[in-house]
Amino acid sequence: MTLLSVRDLSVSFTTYGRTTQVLHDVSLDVPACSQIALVGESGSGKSVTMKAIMGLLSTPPARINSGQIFYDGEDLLTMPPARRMALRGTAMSMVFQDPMSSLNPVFTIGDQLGTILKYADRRLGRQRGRAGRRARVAEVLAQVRMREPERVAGSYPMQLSGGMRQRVLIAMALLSEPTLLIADEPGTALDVTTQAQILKLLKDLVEAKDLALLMITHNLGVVRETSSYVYVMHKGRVVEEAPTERLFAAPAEQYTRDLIAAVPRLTGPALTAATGEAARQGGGAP
Ligand SMILES: Nc1ncnc2c1ncn2[C@@H]1O[C@H](COP(=O)(O)OP(=O)(O)OP(=O)(O)O)[C@@H](O)[C@H]1O
Repeated sequence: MTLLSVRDLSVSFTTYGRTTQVLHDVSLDVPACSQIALVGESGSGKSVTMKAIMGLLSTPPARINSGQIFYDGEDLLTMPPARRMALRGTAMSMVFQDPMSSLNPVFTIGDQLGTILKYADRRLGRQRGRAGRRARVAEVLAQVRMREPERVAGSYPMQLSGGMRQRVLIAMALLSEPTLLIADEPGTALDVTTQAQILKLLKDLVEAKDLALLMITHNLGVVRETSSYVYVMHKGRVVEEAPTERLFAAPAEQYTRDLIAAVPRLTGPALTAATGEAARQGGGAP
């Protein structure tokens, strides 16, 4: 079953009277319980696609010119706004990449997660008291492998390491028991070892909970670690799509070959193997 289906999505931006089309007939499918990646260099249109899916595009300056975005068979673009609001942050949830701009420095982690849970419960028409929320917050913090969930809940963001803050953002996305997670380059701000741990945690959680994952990244190394099927974006279009193994083994497009050659060789044995051929041909990173 296809959980999320983007069909022929076209988006333009109008600024200072000039209109630029930034998405051209983008289509992609995320089946239930699948791990899908959307990869492309900066400016290729990944964030605009993600924002369109999540209903976070400011219109204006953006305009969705055509297309549909089906979630569980319902078009998000034409459903009543209240219904769409109810899905966002509940059934469809985002893992953000930048903990410092997603967490408020003056509230504890427990307060912030508790408040998010309260609103998610309200949107879902679910009753849960303060003690129930506390227990659920501790439960998700334990799920993201925090050793002392109660202590973490009582901490302020600045008291946690970068890796722990990123795990808090994963916990935040899991609070409302979503079926689809959209992850925007999680761990990009971290060192490679910590980022690898975060990606492993995310993959383990997605598999254990049978969630669907749409991973948005510029890094094909991340794609290889997290996804079984990949869409490659370039200049606002999907230029290639394939199962991940096949994409690495036989990329059809020159743009994809360039992306593979650009994967940093220092990020692990799997990646070294993936880029070995490119490196031998002089295309690897120095
Ligand atoms: N608010 C905006 N106003 C005008 N143009 C925009 C706006 N947001 C994005 N764009 C344009 O849309 C195109 C796609 O941008 P987008 O942010 O989706 O790229 P991206 O692949 O996500 O890149 P990055 O990895 O850097 O976030 C770019 O050409 C960008 O300049």
